[in-house]
Amino acid sequence: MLIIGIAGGTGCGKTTVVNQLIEELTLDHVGVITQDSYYNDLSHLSYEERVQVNFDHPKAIDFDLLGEHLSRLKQGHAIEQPVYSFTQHNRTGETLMTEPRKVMIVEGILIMTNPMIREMFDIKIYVHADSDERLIRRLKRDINERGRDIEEVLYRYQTTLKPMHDQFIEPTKEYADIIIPNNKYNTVAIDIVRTIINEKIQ
Ligand SMILES: Nc1ncnc2c1ncn2[C@@H]1O[C@H](COP(=O)(O)OP(=O)(O)O)[C@@H](O)[C@H]1O
Ligand SMILES: O=c1ccn([C@@H]2O[C@H](COP(=O)(O)O)[C@@H](O)[C@H]2O)c(=O)[nH]1
Repeated sequence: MLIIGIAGGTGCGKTTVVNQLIEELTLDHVGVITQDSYYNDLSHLSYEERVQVNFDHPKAIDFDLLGEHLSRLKQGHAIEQPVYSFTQHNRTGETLMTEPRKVMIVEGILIMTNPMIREMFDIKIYVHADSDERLIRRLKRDINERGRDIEEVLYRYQTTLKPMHDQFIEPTKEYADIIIPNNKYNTVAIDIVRTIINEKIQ
């Protein structure tokens, strides 16, 4: 099994890159794990308390469960990936059965901050977009898709997103084997990574 980690700041385009990569591939060969599924279970907190959580700090992620799931997939077992709700800021209680594939893609802002998880990646990719571009994309996406308003996004950006990005996420760029510049859609980079994946699954 080839495990590809795709990191980068919020709004850089990780999900979009993953969708572009798998677009022309058979899903029998490629599987996707998203870090969002591994936000800590916050069922013990009220909604008002969950809103206050810093979701951009490595401590927000259940890396033990993510590591256990990746190990099980590597051993050829299926896993139950928790389903996460961004509107509720919590796991939904549902799970998504995820079968092992020849290529597993793991994407998320913080996945390369954890040494144990980082070690499990055969290829590490960092998607880069400038911070103003990421903020604009995040504003549009969170308002349109995640039930937020402009005040919420800007407040979170100033208080947690930017400081956490600078402290934890941007420094993981140094671990990357490949950096994809993504201020604009980058079809050349997508083709290159897809070629690597295709070689593995032939
Ligand atoms: N290269 C790009 N140019 C313009 N918009 C983009 C680009 N990549 C992604 N987007 C848009 O930006 C938003 C955030 O992208 P997404 O893939 O969800 O980022 P991430 O998963 O890194 O947070 C989405 O609305 C997406 O359509
Ligand atoms: O309950 C939550 C959990 C996370 N977030 C924000 O999501 C982004 C990470 O997702 P991307 O798709 O990579 O943007 C992170 O910056 C968290 O702030 C949230 O708003 N609520």
